Amino acid sequence: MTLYESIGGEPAVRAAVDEFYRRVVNDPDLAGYFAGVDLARLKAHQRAFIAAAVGGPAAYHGRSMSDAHAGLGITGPAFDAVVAHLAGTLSGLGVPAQEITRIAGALAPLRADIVDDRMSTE
Ligand code: HEM
Repeated sequence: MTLYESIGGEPAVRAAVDEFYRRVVNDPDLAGYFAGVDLARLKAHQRAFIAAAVGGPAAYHGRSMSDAHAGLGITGPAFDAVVAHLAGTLSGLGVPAQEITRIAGALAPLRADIVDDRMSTE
């Protein structure tokens, strides 16, 4: 059974998308990145995130991660904050901690493509 199935399939994922969306846009450190992005894109964003995390059927066939995030000035802490909101959302759905750690680990390689080099001080 995949994680997608074990958390309850599509209804659970839909609930997770709504919750993750709410957390991200209500975070004052993140809201600015999403201001002015249209709702359809925002929803696509949250869905892609959750799908990548839980291995659901909704594969993403859009722009590369580096193209999609180019020029947005995303900082390392902003990346970490988005991943933390995902972790909090999954935790609220009853996903076990070690599974959440594994998911965060699976997203980590995307960091280099998403964080803007100009924003990096390391
Ligand atoms: C693992 C991490 C991430 C994944 C898998 C992801 C996924 C995506 C995808 C699939 C799109 C394209 C949507 C489309 O073209 O319709 C997108 C766009 C976007 N992402 Fe992310 N994202 C990640 C991290 C972040 C972070 C950390 C931020 C900001 C703090 C962010 C902000 C945005 C914004 C603002 C757009 C819309 C750009 C635009 O179309 O104008 N993303 N992301």
